Amino acid sequence: MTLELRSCTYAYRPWSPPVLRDLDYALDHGLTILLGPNGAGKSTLLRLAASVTRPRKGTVTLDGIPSHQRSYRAAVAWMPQRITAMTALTAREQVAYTGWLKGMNKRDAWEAAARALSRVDLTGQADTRTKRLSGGQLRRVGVASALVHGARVLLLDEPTAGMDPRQRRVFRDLLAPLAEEVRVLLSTHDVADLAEECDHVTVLDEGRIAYTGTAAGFLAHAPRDTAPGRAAEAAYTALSESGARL
Ligand SMILES: Nc1ncnc2c1ncn2[C@@H]1O[C@H](COP(=O)(O)OP(=O)(O)OP(=O)(O)O)[C@@H](O)[C@H]1O
Repeated sequence: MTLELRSCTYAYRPWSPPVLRDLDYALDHGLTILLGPNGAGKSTLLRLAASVTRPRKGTVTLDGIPSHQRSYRAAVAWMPQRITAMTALTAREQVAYTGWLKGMNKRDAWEAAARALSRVDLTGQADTRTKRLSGGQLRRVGVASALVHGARVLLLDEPTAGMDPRQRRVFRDLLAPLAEEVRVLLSTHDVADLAEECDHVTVLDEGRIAYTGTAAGFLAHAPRDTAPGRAAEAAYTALSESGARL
């Protein structure tokens, strides 16, 4: 399976400079983390891959299927930065409702919601109203909603932002088994948290790819004298400072 952006250029306004320029990108298997400074274009790349918006130039495809087609949208799930708790709905109802909106019948959506909540370790909160969940639990409801209709690619926009270290740990522990089943592309500023646990790393800088490859290849950019446990941050800093381009 290949999710690919080819020669993609995107600007928010016809007259404004492009946020992404001539971007070529293919999402690898497993868990890929997407790094880059504020404004680098991470959310924009995810929105193009999620088919929330379309490139001004270039193409976005999954196994050759263009991103505007229904079968593309069915296979690719996106979780935006903000998840809204639907007032009065329980976690299972909120996830099932998303499945229903995506075209499932009510009974299938209800069953799929239970499975999706179990994948994010929220079975115990299935009957809790989402407005009563913690921020971290609500993000997991967001992931369950993204997965409820059987997507093969999961795009997560800063899912760990604002979580405390314990919640981030819980969230990270969910990702490895998920990434064995679906391809996951996750944007984050928590470089140290994830870079040593993911399969691949992509670094965006001013709308261009500064690095994309294995996590080991990324960590190799850290200077030799880097203290243990600091390799990810050091590699990121080294790449940012050198302005390295592939
Ligand atoms: N809706 C919008 N209208 C106009 N410009 C936008 C819009 N959304 C983003 N931008 C601009 O596009 C550029 C890239 O933004 P984007 O949100 O993709 O970056 P990012 O890497 O996700 O940043 P952050 O880490 O801060 O979330 C920024 O200069 C931003 O100001």
